[in-house]
Amino acid sequence: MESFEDRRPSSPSAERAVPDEYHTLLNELNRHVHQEHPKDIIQFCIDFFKEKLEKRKRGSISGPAFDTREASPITTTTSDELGGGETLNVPFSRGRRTSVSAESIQPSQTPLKKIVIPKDAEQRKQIRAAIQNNFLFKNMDDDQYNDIVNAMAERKVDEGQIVIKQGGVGDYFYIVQSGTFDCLINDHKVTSYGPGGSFGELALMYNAPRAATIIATSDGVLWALDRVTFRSLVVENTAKKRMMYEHFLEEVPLFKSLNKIERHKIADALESIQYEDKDVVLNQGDYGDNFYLIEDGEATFYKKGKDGKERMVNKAIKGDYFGELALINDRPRAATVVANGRLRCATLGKNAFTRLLGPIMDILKRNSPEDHPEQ
Ligand SMILES: Nc1ncnc2c1ncn2[C@@H]1O[C@@H]2COP(=O)(O)O[C@H]2[C@H]1O
Repeated sequence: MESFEDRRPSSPSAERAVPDEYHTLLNELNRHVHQEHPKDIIQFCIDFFKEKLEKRKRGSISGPAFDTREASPITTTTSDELGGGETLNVPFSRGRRTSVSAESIQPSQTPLKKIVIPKDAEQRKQIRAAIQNNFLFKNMDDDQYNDIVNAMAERKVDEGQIVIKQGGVGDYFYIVQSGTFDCLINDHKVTSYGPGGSFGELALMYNAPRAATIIATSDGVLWALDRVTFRSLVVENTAKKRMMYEHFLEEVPLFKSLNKIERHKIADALESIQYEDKDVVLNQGDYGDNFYLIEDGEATFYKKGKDGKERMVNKAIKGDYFGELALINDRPRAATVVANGRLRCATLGKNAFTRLLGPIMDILKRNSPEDHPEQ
């Protein structure tokens, strides 16, 4: 079935001469060069392409990327994607991707051509409420929030309609206003969304093909944010976090097997929480939604014995993690975790946890539940 993202007229054949994968790779490389400022640029480029090649050999990326474009040609304008006839002033045009820089220049160096789609006060309030709870938009200032609210375009969807097709090209990030949506990977449902939920960020953030299919399971309304606005604001926001967490994540033993890009993805999704001495981070018996990494400080673990008394069973320090086993096994927290002095943790919610930590799930599972303070 056709998805929103397929609804574009054919691109001129001349534009197909160079595989899209070429532009995508250069975009990604350019972004990393800007972010990481490598000293030896040639070595950096070699490493980048080597890693791509290895990943392809291991089968973790398909090649060439964006094959589905052949089946779903791209237009010189993305406005069709939004249906409903909105004339969007979207400066990004995938079909005319003649310039690598169009998408990959650091947001702060490229003045954002602002998109303003009129909305009433109620609609603005609803969008704001939805994005405020989303980790991608955390810590933005008011102007940035306004830019996002202004640029959101309303999309009405019918039950059964495919919003995003796995493997396809992504031009929009979506927030659910109303209705329900299923998320499928290789035809298996992995999660679902209702009002306030959001999806479609991965392809935009990492210049990757759509990682999953999203299908409407009822009639509904979505808010769609175009790629350029998303990247200008969200990518700039997350770049700060990457810098903040980059060094720390390199030192965390659990993440040693991940490459830089995978660590970036984790950094993007982390949120810092500060606890004061004796604050309870999580309680034995609770059903938890978060995984925790200690950024600074110390945590103490207590378990209730048969006599009902709590006993200290372990301690954790900077670089240690906890809270993962309850997420893997869907079991209640098996210990209470308390801050021992001031404690700062970086947390990852359940969805991000399974989506991003898939590659190291085995390592997590291997770590014995018996020995682990939380189980
Ligand atoms: N387990 C998952 N793996 C990949 N994508 C997921 C998963 N769960 C939810 N999604 C969402 O599905 C979206 C499909 O489009 P994107 O890849 O742009 O972004 C993806 C995520 O927002």
